[in-house]
Amino acid sequence: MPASDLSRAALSTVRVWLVGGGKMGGALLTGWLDNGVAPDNVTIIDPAPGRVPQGVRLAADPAAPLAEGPAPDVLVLAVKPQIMDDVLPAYRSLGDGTTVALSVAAGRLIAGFEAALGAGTPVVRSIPNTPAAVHRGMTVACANAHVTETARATCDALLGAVGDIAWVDDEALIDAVTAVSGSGPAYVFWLTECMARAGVEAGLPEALAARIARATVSGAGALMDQAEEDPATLRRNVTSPNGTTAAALDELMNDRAGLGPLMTRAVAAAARRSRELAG
Ligand SMILES: NC(=O)C1=CN([C@@H]2O[C@H](COP(=O)(O)OP(=O)(O)OC[C@H]3O[C@@H](n4cnc5c(N)ncnc54)[C@H](OP(=O)(O)O)[C@@H]3O)[C@@H](O)[C@H]2O)C=CC1
Ligand SMILES: O=C(O)[C@@H]1CCC=N1
Repeated sequence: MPASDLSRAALSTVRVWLVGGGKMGGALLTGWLDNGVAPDNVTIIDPAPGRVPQGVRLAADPAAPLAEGPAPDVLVLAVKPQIMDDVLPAYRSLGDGTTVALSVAAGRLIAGFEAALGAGTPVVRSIPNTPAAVHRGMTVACANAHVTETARATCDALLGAVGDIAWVDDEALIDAVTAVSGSGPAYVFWLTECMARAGVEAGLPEALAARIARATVSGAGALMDQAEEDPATLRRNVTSPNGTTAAALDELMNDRAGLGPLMTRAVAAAARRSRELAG
């Protein structure tokens, strides 16, 4: 059976509670439903969620689902890190059992979920990104020792339903992951904005500059996705000796003031903020 069929089979019976149906939770939900999760096996718990797909149960708080049951296989925690400590105690009765707590929150440590839900709770800490909304997400996940192989496969199928997934054993890596792939889409959108603005400064009409910057970034992304060559080779393929690209790259690849050291500082700042959000 192909892996995608395996995932669909695994997902068709899984019961999921999604705590926080905002941008990230909503993107994940769309992917799940597209990949075989049954709407009537999903509960969104959110006082004011985004779109609620047909057939999905909605609750403003956990009281009704906890009273009505059944308990979920996976409790997805997709609220802001800053309110996690206020949100978790309500779910304590799901801890120390078979329900897996699957966090997508930046910064929040596995130990914090264990402290709030119970030391024996299976916990997966993950960081997806918003391209999940178009099934092109990149997620990295880390599991505690209570996550069984079956539970891990279920989480793998859920997170893999919206794109690529990698697992790490060392939770400390998740801060840097957050800084690269979790926040990374914003850097690329800002790059696009900067290219458009630079085009205007070089004399282009605003609409044309915005259009060609956006098409160039998305086209380069698609090429990088489909080509066998690595990014450095793709870059060299654009760069004629002593041509226009080389002139620009002299600025962008400057060891002290180029994009390299700037990106290093940006990623370090994001990783630092992730560690601060641990609470
Ligand atoms: N956005 C991104 O690119 C990424 C986000 N993440 C993580 O995903 C999590 C969610 O982020 P994001 O989706 O961007 O944020 P959003 O604000 O879009 O979503 C959070 C949702 O939770 C709701 N909410 C607030 N309080 C509660 C509560 N007590 N119970 C249930 N739901 C509640 C919010 O409602 P209201 O708006 O009314 O407050 C909102 O709908 C964060 O922890 C973030 O670190 C991880 C990777 C990438
Ligand atoms: O900005 C944030 O904190 C979240 C986590 C990664 C992307 N967005």
